[in-house]
Amino acid sequence: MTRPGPATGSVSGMIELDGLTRRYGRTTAVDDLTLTVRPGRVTGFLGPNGAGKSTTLRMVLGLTTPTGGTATVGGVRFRDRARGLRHAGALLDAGDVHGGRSARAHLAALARSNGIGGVRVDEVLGQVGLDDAADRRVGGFSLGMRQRLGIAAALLGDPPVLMFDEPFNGLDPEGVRWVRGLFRRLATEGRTVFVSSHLMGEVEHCADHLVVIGRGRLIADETLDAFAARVGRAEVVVRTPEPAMLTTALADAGASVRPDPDGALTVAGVGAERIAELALGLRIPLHQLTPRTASLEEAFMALTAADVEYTAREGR
Ligand SMILES: Nc1ncnc2c1ncn2[C@@H]1O[C@H](COP(=O)(O)OP(=O)(O)OP(=O)(O)O)[C@@H](O)[C@H]1O
Repeated sequence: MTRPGPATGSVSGMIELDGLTRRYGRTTAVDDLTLTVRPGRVTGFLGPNGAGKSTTLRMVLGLTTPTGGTATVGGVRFRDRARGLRHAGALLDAGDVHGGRSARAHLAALARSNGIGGVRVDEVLGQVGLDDAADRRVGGFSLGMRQRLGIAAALLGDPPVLMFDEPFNGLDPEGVRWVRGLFRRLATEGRTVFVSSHLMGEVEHCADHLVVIGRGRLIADETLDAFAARVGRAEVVVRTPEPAMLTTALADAGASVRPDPDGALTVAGVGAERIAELALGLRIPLHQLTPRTASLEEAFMALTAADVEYTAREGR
C-alpha cells in the first residue's frame, strides 16, 4: 500500500475551515467555524443531532456550497481536485448505494471514475472484512455491512484525509471495536482522520483530539485529555431523607445541586467532607455520600444541553 504524504504537520493532509458558514433560510446550520484538523491523529467531531456536523463535512467535500468562509483540504478547495478519492475519502450516508449492485461492482465503478486500479477493490474489501459478501447485492446488506462498504469506498484511493459521518451507526460491539482500531491505524499511518458522532462514548476510546459544536458554533477544539481535565467535574452523590433542607444548605455554601430521578442529589463545587460537616451541623441524616467523577459523556451532554435541537420532552 502506498503511504499518504508526509506525516504530522504536512499541509497535504490538513482540513482547514475558515469562517465556514451555511444558512438554510433562517436556520444557521454552520456558524463561522474556524479550525484545523491535523494529520497523524483521530479527531472526534461531536455535537448533538442537528448541530451541523454533516453540513460541515459536506462543505469540506464540496457537496454543499458555503454561505460564507472557506473549507480546504491540503490547502485546496476539494471540488477543484480532479480524482478526488485520492485526496480525501469519506463515508457520508451508508444508505446511499445502488441496491442492485454487488459490493464489488459498486467499488469497481468508483475506482474507474477516480482513475484507481482495480486491484484496490479487492484490497479494501479484505480490509473491511467483506471478502465473502463481495458478490452479493448491496440491497440485501445490513446497516453494519453498508457501513463497512462505505468505509471501503473511503479507503479506495488510499487518501491522506479520511472523513466518517456517524460511522458507528448500525455496528455491533465487535464492529465498533474493529472501526476504532481501524481509525487508530489510519492515524498512525500519518493520515488525517475526522470522525463525527453525537455520542461521546463512541469516539472517546479512539480520538486524540475533539472538536465539539452546538447549533453550528464551535464549543471546544482541544485534546481529549484537555477536554477531560476541563469538564470532567468531581461530584458527590448524596442521599438524605431531607433533600430540600440539604439542597438549601449546599447552595448557600456555593455548591451546585442536581436532583437525580432516583431521589439522590448530585453535588458539584464542594467536597464530600464539607457536605458531611454541613449536614452534621444541621442534624440532617445522610444515607449515602459517594465521590465520583462525571463521565465524559455526561460532561459532553452538560456542555451541549443548551444546543440540543429537540429535547426528549419536545420530541414526544
Ligand atoms: N438541505 C437542508 N435544507 C434545510 N435545512 C437543512 C438542510 N441540511 C441541514 N439542514 C439543517 O441544518 C441543521 C444542521 O444539520 P446537520 O445535518 O448538518 O446536523 P448534524 O450535526 O449532522 O445532525 P445529525 O446527526 O442529526 O445529522 C439542522 O437544523 C438541519 O435541519
